[in-house]
Amino acid sequence: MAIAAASTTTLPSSSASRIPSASVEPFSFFSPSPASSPPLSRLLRARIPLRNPRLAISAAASMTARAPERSAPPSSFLDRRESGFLHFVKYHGLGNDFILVDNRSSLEPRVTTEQAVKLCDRNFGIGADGVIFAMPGINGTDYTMRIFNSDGSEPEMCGNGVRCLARFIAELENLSGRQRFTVHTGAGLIVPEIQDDGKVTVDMGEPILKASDVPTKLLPNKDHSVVKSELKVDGLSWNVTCVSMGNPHCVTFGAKGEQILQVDKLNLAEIGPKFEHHEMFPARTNTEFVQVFSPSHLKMRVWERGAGATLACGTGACAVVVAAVLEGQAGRCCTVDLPGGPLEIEWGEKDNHVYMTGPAEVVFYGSVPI
Ligand SMILES: N[C@@H](CCC[C@H](N)C(=O)O)C(=O)O
Repeated sequence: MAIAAASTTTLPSSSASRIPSASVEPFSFFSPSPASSPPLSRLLRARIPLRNPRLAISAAASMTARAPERSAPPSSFLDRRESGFLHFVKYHGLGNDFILVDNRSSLEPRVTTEQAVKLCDRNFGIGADGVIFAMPGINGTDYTMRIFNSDGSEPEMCGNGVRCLARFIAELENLSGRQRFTVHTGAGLIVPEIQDDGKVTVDMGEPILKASDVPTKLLPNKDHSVVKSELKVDGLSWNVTCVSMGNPHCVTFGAKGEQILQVDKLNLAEIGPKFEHHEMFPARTNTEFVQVFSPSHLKMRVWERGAGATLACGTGACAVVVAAVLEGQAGRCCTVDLPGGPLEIEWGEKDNHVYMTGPAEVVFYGSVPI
């Protein structure tokens, strides 16, 4: 699959001089600063002509690019409807990155699972941990979210993804300020709320602890759930707690008889797949390796089902706090450090819901022939 168009993002004004007006390479990525992201309509006003007419990079409002008089820019990038192209926005939540697709006109994903695998490829595609579709709501909800992992499998939920979805919807609908949406997902009703500072707090619903529902074949040892049970992987006996946030998670604070887990020292690429494909997890599993700094401060690394090592996992951070409470390792309110940055997680005592707060940012806007 050839990538046809590149990015539209916010450039700090100091960066503008580094970009020649007529020879911009595709995939020149610039991270917009959260505070300065202008609305999409403004992003499209300055366009830079490229040698390859199929490539189009749109510069940000803060950049003084010379716009060719003859090519009138579309009013909004996301209003573009050329057939044969998929217009997308790439977002990330703490480095867990996604291709967001406006699928509001249909409940049928505009991209097949095979195409999603190609789009997510970091060498031959756009590069992402998954493709997310913003779809019409069902069961009385405002929207439906579906997601394909980078391996083409379809998970029930994605925590970082739903924060990105909320920001994407706000852009699509031209909404600003505090916004709350009800979102139907494979994990049921999820409610993200955009805060005044742009971060998104998500009501992730109740964790599922019943072993057969996680699902895990490990024998329940506490109220039908699996808490600090032994799992043999790679010659070690790992203590694991199994939690579903709609999608399955296996959380470990270390192996029996071993020293306290130093998560930075783990060879994730080697050990991660052995958990993911372990026979005790019939639907495969996401796995979180956790280090406890204090009862309110944890550090984790994750091996995701269908995506491998990622820089962050929202559902994983929620599962970690639930597991930490069940194991007596931490309290209900924690900062969870992930390789891409921190998430604030609270497991509500009264309503049993898990709340996650974190950022979601635009990386770039683009189009691919599809
Ligand atoms: N990164 C996501 C989780 C995405 C789904 C996961 N790979 C699965 O297959 O369950 C998150 O932020 O929650």
